[in-house]
Amino acid sequence: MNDRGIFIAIEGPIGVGKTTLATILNQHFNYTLLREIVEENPFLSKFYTDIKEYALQTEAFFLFNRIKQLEDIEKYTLSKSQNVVSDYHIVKNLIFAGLTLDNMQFHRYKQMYNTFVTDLPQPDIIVYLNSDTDVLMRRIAMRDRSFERQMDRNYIHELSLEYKYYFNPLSIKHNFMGKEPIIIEIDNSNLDFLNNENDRQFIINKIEEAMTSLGGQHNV
Ligand SMILES: Nc1ncnc2c1ncn2[C@@H]1O[C@H](COP(=O)(O)OP(=O)(O)OP(=O)(O)O)[C@@H](O)[C@H]1O
Ligand SMILES: Nc1nc(=O)c2ncn([C@H]3C[C@H](O)[C@@H](CO)O3)c2[nH]1
Repeated sequence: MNDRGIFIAIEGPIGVGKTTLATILNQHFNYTLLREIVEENPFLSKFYTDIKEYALQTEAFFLFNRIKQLEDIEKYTLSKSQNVVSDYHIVKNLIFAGLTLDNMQFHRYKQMYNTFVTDLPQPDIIVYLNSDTDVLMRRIAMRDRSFERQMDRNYIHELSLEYKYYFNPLSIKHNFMGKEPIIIEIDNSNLDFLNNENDRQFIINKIEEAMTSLGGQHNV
């Protein structure tokens, strides 16, 4: 038996529904909700006007904020047997940085990532959401964050492909620090777990099945 809390992370490209699903799961399971910082990143709106120019600052800011958040969640929540659902996994730093940094910057960034990330808590379950690029573009437009108004379709498409690569079964061992979480992959293009009770229940059932298989390790 393991007295640590269960850690569930939601991942997938921009606008796929991570925060929406994490909030629903938080309400359903009554877990602690860990949300990524967005508006607080002082480089993000500049980043979207000139990706190459602002990539390094943007990626570094996201990385160090997430490290701090995950250190805190370990110290104050998981180690105290409280369960957590988060709307990100730290591997997203590598996924974005691989797209936005040049080769030399990415090489150095990865060394830094590997140094810091080994000691951070890893989720037991990752829900990997994906959707067609056109659906992602529609949802990003509908949400209407000011700095995402000129979102480049090609950037979203490339990002989706990078996510597919990172969540490919062959890459998983490599990218999740030797600890292989249970990965639940869901194509969210035609689901509406916000408004449709059946769609919501479909995802909750999948997560409950995964939790049952963790049962021996956790106090579930
Ligand atoms: N399954 C769904 N069906 C319809 N609309 C959805 C669905 N999931 C999310 N949305 C809507 O799409 C928009 C983006 O969702 P959300 O903010 O949860 O995405 P996200 O993955 O957290 O994005 P980001 O990566 O930018 O943080 C929101 O307006 C949300 O209401
Ligand atoms: N460049 C870059 N690196 C990241 O690690 C990262 N994480 C999130 N984001 C962007 C996507 C959404 O616009 C918004 C909310 O997810 O922030 C990122 N952008």
